[in-house]
Amino acid sequence: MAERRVFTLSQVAQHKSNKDCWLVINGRVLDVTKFLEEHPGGEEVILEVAGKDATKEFDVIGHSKAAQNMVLKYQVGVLQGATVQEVKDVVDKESDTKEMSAFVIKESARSKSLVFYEFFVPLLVAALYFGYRCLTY
Ligand code: HEM
Repeated sequence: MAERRVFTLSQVAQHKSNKDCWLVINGRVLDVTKFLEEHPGGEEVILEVAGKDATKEFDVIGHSKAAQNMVLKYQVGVLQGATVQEVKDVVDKESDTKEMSAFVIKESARSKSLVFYEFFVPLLVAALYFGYRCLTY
């Protein structure tokens, strides 16, 4: 369930080191301390906006849908003064587990269709070829 604790920007600003790093994205307050080392874009870029509202920086990069869903995993609350729409959006979101499992299901559906094309289609072509050879000799 999404966190509903409300923080001010000055409270967020107290967490700006690599040992304790918070930031705000779209009205969501995130504790990304554990994510710093894992961030594909490197920890430096995140530390530059640590303790601040990083919505613009996050959007400018054009982060993928997967990255946008990942944001929910690090949410510890919402920013005071975030618009009702933003807060509602946070509360209405399904849990991260559901978001992540939906992603995994999508991935596995994609790989099943890949197995079909990569394995069964060549098999079918080979079978047709041998059938043709058997009939013509
Ligand atoms: C919790 C917050 C964040 C998450 C979960 C996150 C996640 C990711 C992910 C998954 C990628 C790989 C590419 C993609 O899937 O889009 C990525 C790349 C990147 N991110 Fe983030 N990111 C976060 C915050 C930020 C912030 C605040 C900045 C900038 C200040 C930033 C800058 C970048 C950059 C520069 C890249 C590399 C893009 C590239 O190589 O083309 N990220 N991030």
